[in-house]
Amino acid sequence: MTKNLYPSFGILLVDDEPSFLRSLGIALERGGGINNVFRCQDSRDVLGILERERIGLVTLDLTMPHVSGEKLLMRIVEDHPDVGVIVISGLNQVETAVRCIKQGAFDYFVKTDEQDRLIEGIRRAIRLQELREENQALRQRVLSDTLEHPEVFAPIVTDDKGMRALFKYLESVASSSEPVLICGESGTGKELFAQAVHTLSRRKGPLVSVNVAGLDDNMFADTLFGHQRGAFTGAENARAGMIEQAAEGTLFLDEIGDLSVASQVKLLRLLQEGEYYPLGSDRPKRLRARVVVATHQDLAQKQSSGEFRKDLYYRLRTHPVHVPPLRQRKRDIPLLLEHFLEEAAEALGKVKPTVPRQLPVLLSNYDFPGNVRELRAIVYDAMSVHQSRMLSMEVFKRAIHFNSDESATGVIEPQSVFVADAPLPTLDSVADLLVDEAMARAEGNQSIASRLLGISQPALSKRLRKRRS
Ligand SMILES: Nc1ncnc2c1ncn2[C@@H]1O[C@H](COP(=O)(O)OP(=O)(O)OP(=O)(O)O)[C@@H](O)[C@H]1O
Repeated sequence: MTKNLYPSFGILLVDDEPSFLRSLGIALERGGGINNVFRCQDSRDVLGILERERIGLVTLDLTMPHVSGEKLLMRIVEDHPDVGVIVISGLNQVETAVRCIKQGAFDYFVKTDEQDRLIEGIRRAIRLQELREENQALRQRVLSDTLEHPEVFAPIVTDDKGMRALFKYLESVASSSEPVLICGESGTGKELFAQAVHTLSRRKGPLVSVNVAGLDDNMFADTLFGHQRGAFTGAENARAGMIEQAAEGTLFLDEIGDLSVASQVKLLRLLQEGEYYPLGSDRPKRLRARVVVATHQDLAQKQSSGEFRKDLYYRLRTHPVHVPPLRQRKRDIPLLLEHFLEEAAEALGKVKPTVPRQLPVLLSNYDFPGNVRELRAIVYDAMSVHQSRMLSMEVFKRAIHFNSDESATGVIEPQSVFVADAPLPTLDSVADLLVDEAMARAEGNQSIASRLLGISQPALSKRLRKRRS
């Protein structure tokens, strides 16, 4: 089986003592899951390794035969400014430490320091290095304006600039091990984004999805962490949790805004410590999955009102993605309409019908409170009843009418559009303005414009005639 390497770049351990190299390597793997490690005993080989391998971080001994650590530090800082250096020396001298940091070392540890502190320091440096790489990739991508893996986003039909910017952002954070938070109204395609994040990460394990809404705290812990045999009444066999099932892959927690406060604490601990305990067990297991979460709720608002923990919120939103509602990317409506018509025709074994010219206009004037999911459902409904060559507009009109009534979307809250103290316009001039706007939005289609105005088509037609005469 191929080993999943963490972090995505190599860490080069340089020390002339083989026993120290060995024990540090083991401690990094056991204590931090850090296994993308190279070891070097001969200081003369270091620069060559840096040329050949993709190294992101070096731990450097100072007192070594051939080339001293301080000399190497200088060369690395000069020739490989993107590689971080941590000095791990036998010398407990403040002046040396200060000198190394001034020369560009990220941190300085004494070999006698507690191992946990050392590993924590290396973890910190990895995180910083990951952020540095993400920033570079992001900058490059923004400059180039092209996607590296457009095939990953093929299931997300869109022609919207904002959506493409999100794709580019996701490509640049693909190799990060930090969580991704996907927000957006219901039906905007958050699950498709989670799938794309997983595919981009090239992780070998699966994408495991858990809808956490409605899970009480015990269920949450049992679902995620699993349990030992006999952990509670009825636990006749041990069961692996979803975290384990998602090992080397992605754990997708949907509806995270609905997580109970007690479960929020558990999730925070999991993310902070990278470890968890299956119920009934006192042996910790390592989190080996990347965590992606999604919600249709306003998490920022929930954390400021105290319903969602601040610390967890900030931990989760390391890589935030906000998927815009369909009404803010109306250019996608005709594309999605075509896409779902093709999909539905194939699923129902029918021939894809011709679309009436006015249908995209009708749909573009609707708010779609249920977003893409709603459009998909309307298209499938229309295709189920469809018989002739031309698609009928009736199902669409009925659905839009019904949904508008149900959700009251599109009903504008009364608010004043008039300037105080300024003379009021006449009723007729305001009506003319409204009619012009509706006709423009409906691209000249009187049937659609009359729906927008809430009057009958003959009434609109009469008004237009009157104006012309
Ligand atoms: N841009 C898109 N292109 C193609 N299909 C899409 C797109 N966006 C959404 N869909 C489809 O719309 C439906 C709803 O999408 P999805 O389940 O990802 O929404 P969601 O944001 O996760 O919703 P919820 O918050 O309710 O879980 C799915 O069938 C999905 O395949």
